[in-house]
Amino acid sequence: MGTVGDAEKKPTVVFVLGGPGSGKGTQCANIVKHFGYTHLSAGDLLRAEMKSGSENGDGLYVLSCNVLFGHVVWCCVRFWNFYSVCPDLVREHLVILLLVVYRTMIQDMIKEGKIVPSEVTIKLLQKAMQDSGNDKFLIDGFPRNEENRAAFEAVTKIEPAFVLFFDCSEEEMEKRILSRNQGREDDNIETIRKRFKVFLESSLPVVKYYDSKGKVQKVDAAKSVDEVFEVVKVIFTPKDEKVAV
Ligand SMILES: Nc1ncnc2c1ncn2[C@@H]1O[C@H](COP(=O)(O)OP(=O)(O)O)[C@@H](O)[C@H]1O
Ligand SMILES: Nc1ccn([C@@H]2O[C@H](COP(=O)(O)OP(=O)(O)O)[C@@H](O)[C@H]2O)c(=O)n1
Ligand SMILES: [Mg+2]
Repeated sequence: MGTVGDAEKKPTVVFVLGGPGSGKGTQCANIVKHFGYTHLSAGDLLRAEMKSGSENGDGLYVLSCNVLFGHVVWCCVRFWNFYSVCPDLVREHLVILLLVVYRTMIQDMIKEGKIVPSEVTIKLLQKAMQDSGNDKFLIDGFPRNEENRAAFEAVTKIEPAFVLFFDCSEEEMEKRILSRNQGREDDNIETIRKRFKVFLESSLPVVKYYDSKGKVQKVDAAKSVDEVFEVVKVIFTPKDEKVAV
């Protein structure tokens, strides 16, 4: 594939949206098996980043534009006195401190059901797209707000082919999340309520935006996994391969 954000050959991107627990990840796994897409879950990428930290330190610059900046400056000033004595040690400690702060920021935001700044998520998505070697992507759980949407478009210049939207009641989503059993820190009733609120207030407007452009494929996600996939399959099957009924 061309470099992400390249003008030459744009990859095919399908945004997979829906409330927490609507079945995005489950259906993406099925789509991958049948249609050769690479599945990129924004939430999974953030959780991996939170656990491992940034290998190349790319995420560090993000700190300068968020509320943690003050904390970093404070730490720099404290270290300054030692710098003249032992500059390498101080520099190493600062890098470790910044990585810890960066990881903690992601962890705290996920625990609170908040949306992580776009710079972080988009960098992770771009890297995963480049590393995949594929040119067809299911981007699951992104964009989750207007900031995500506008920043992705501005940075990558990629417009989604369409948006797959899983429509499901809160009651059903809550039931599913509470029995998901993946040990996620945000799968508890308190955070679930916050995530539902964020979904209604910030994510649904993104779905509406794409709907106004005629790009949304809405699926009733309250049915069984197999029934939902039957509908999804039709959406992904190229028009010329669909059998006329
Ligand atoms: N159609 C469905 N009916 C019942 N349970 C489902 C269905 N789709 C997914 N699940 C289950 O619900 C939970 C949430 O699904 P998941 O794919 O992780 O949703 P999301 O990624 O949208 O949060 C998982 O435990 C999954 O096995
Ligand atoms: N675009 C995104 C996607 C997820 N996230 C964070 O990651 C959390 C989990 O996202 P997820 O997509 O794995 O959750 P589900 O909808 O799959 O349950 C969200 O509640 C946000 O805190 C984010 O900040 N920005
Ligand atoms: Mg998911």
